[in-house]
Amino acid sequence: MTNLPGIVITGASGRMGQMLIKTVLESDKAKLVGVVERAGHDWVGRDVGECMGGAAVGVAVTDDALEAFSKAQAVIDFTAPEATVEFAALAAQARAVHVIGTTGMGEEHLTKVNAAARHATVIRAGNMSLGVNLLVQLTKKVAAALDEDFDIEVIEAHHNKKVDAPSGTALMLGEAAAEGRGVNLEDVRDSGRDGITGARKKGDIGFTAIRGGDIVGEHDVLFAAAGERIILRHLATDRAIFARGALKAALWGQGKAPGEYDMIDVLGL
Ligand SMILES: NC(=O)C1=CN([C@@H]2O[C@H](COP(=O)(O)OP(=O)(O)OC[C@H]3O[C@@H](n4cnc5c(N)ncnc54)[C@H](OP(=O)(O)O)[C@@H]3O)[C@@H](O)[C@H]2O)C=CC1
Ligand SMILES: O=C(O)C1=N[C@H](C(=O)O)C[C@H](O)C1
Repeated sequence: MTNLPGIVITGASGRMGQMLIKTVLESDKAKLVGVVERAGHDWVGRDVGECMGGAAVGVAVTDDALEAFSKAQAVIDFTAPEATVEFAALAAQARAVHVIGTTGMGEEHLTKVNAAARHATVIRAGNMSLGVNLLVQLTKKVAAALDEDFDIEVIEAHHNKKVDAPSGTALMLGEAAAEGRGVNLEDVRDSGRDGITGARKKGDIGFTAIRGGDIVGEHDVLFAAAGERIILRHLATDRAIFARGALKAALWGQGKAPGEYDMIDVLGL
């Protein structure tokens, strides 16, 4: 039991934070050695099991990330971009594998994560589920097989608390479609149409984001041509799929050379 890799979860009180804590506590392949919340949060100093409404699990919530990371083999981090860049530096300092699920990262954040990955093993993906990563590969294949007579649109739907759009998954799918087609996504990306937009530009990859209720995460990649349509779809109905993928990544990362990896590497797809 004591030789199992120790895991720290950041953003403990969040939707994913709580799902990750539950997943690690239930696992027989890893043990929970720390949970982090930001300073001033009312969970800090309390047992995380009790904070989540259950029995005590013997792990107190801390706001000292570096101290927690230094006792761990991996940090699983689904928080926000500003927090993730700080955690990336601290995880590298503590020599812990950093699994990043946070989305909405801009160039300024990615540069800092890349810097941390020069000294540490970082595994980052906008979606940690097996199904979506398979869909990424299928999207690349379908896009490579079709020409620009097929318009590509990525349509995503999420709960009404989500703060970033398009979703990290939609961007992964858009990148895959662009790669399959042999173009750069930023040259053909068309997000957030509104008003007199003019006709659709041939070769563009469009993005539409729906927000409502408690939708966990739904993604369609539409290939639409005259007379026919192909739709590749993934529906997430339980956040446990992301947590299981993240834990798999944390275990896979043990002993890997420093660098930045993704779930395609972890799953061998
Ligand atoms: N890659 C994947 O498979 C998936 C990725 N995600 C992504 O994970 C992230 C979290 O999602 P979700 O759990 O729904 O979000 P929540 O808002 O429920 O949780 C976010 C957590 O991060 C903490 N946090 C936010 N900002 C900071 C900060 N600056 N410093 C310290 N802690 C901070 C929050 O603390 P506080 O409450 O105090 O603000 C909270 O505990 C999002 O980016 C989402 O897109 C989600 C699902 C799957
Ligand atoms: O914020 C979420 O909830 C989710 N975020 C990820 C994304 O941005 O794609 C993954 C999943 O769809 C849920």
